[in-house]
Amino acid sequence: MTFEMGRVELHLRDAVKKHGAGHLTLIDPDSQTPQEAGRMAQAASQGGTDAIMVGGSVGATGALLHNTVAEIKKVTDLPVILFPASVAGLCENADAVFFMSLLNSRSPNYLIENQAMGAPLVLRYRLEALPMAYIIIEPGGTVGYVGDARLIPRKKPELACAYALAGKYLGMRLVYLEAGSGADSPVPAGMVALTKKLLGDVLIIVGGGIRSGRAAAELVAAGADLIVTGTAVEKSQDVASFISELTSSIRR
Ligand SMILES: CC(C)=CCC/C(C)=C/CC/C(C)=C/CC/C(C)=C/COP(=O)(O)OP(=O)(O)O
Ligand SMILES: O=P(O)(O)OC[C@@H](O)CO
Ligand SMILES: [Mg+2]
Repeated sequence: MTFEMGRVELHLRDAVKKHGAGHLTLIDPDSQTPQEAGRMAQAASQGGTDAIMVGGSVGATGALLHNTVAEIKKVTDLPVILFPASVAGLCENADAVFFMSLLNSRSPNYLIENQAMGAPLVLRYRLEALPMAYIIIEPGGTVGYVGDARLIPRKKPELACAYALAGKYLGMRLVYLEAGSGADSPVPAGMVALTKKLLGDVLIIVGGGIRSGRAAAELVAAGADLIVTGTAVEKSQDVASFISELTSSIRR
């Protein structure tokens, strides 16, 4: 029996197949009003982003989450993928969810408990579940702290690979290497390269501290399939041009 890929996962795979890599824009509902989030998503879509992720480590729940997704859905047909910090990060008006386990967490809450409490809601809300291994690398930021992660040292790519390979053998079709939102520097390119080499057709997502087309292109050259940017988009004065710089640097 296979757990089949849905529309959103296929959309991401198509983007990678067509252009060599894809881009995801992360919107944290806690950082702006739902209307502002809608404007950001519209600009990101003009800049050529491939999907919108919605989530945040703290406070991305309830009406704020729901209204943020609703405003984004009004202005773009791009898939909206939830990036939940817990079961409270699920809502019924999104398209899909990164159904992730934080493989290097010390806490059963982030390994399996939120997933167990969330699974019946994913079914009821008819969200597409994307099975993903979430791995946090130094410095890890807020998400490393909140997720009680035993951070992977930047100089130990083989440890990141061991967790990523474990995720693949558990059936996860996506691996997210995370340096933490606003990290001083992104996940090391060598770590991405070794992970991609070992994992083959698993989609490798890389995020945290990516602020320029050049940084994104270096990670894609190393083997990243999808690049996530959040903070740099929030800070940008011209979201459409900034995303366009990113997407044009990573596509072939
Ligand atoms: C699948 C379900 C229902 C839950 C998964 C629960 C897990 C494994 C969570 C992992 C740990 C965690 C706290 C993740 C948060 C991920 C996230 C939304 C990070 C991005 O947040 P940003 O807004 O960029 O960063 P700040 O929070 O620092 O602003
Ligand atoms: O905010 P930035 O640094 O872009 O990080 C995005 C994402 O990887 C955080 O979960
Ligand atoms: Mg945030």
